[in-house]
Amino acid sequence: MSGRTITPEPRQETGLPGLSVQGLTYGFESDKPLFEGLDLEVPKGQFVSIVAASGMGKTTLFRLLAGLLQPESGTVTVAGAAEGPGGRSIGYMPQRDCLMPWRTVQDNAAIGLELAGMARREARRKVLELLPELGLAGTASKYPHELSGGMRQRVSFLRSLLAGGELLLLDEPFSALDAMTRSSLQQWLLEVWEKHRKTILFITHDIDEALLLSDQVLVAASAPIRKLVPMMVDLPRPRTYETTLAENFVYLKRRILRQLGRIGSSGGGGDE
Ligand SMILES: Nc1ncnc2c1ncn2[C@@H]1O[C@H](COP(=O)(O)OP(=O)(O)OP(=O)(O)O)[C@@H](O)[C@H]1O
Repeated sequence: MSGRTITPEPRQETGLPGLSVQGLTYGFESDKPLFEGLDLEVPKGQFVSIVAASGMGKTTLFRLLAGLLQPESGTVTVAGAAEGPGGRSIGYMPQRDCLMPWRTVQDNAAIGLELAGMARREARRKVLELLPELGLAGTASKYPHELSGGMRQRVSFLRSLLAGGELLLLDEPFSALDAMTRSSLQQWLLEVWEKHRKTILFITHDIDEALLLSDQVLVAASAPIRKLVPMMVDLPRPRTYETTLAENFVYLKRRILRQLGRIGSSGGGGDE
């Protein structure tokens, strides 16, 4: 944890959706849908998390949003994302960093830009400019095996950030990291997001993580997913680890635990 705080710039929310999903239905087997008539809206510039149990279909959802899978029915609209043969140009950060071991940090981070058609030299220059801001100063010519797990995830995030589009899909990016690294990367992500203000859809099993980071948490309470129960996280920003000890934080956590059926309705602090 850095303990450092930054003053957020005024929000530039437009009220426009960054992502809009209407009536999404999909399953690998027709009699076992993962999603049935699902609606989902993420306002532009917001940080929204989905809390879902393992196996409910979060990776599949991201593949549908990225245009890598076609829904059985329903529509997905991503603001500012160009359609291409491999899907939509949006930033996607997977659970594991998936860096290419034979490429340096600079070349790994530049891939998205190169694929989008930018000249290699220009893409590398852009990466070099951003490395210090992402806590990666001095790593440009290192290879992935020379980095810690946390640093590899930062490179992976930078690659997603540069991949284009206004929407970033983050698929449990910190789940493989130890608790200390995870906590410092959560803080780091908040700082980077405050600066770049992309629309972020973040999937996690970890309720504390979702609440600490998000403007809104969407809870997938039962399978197949027909709706996501929204929970507005009206905790002040900038947020730090201290935020997780606040009364309001604990109150919201209880509500989510109840939605997920992990505690009973007599769990205290109730409004339901
Ligand atoms: N290509 C595929 N063909 C058939 N079934 C699949 C395929 N990919 C995933 N599934 C099934 O769909 C369901 C959802 O998978 P998915 O990977 O989206 O879940 P998840 O919520 O991301 O899981 P986890 O949290 O464990 O990563 C699982 O039951 C999985 O076995």
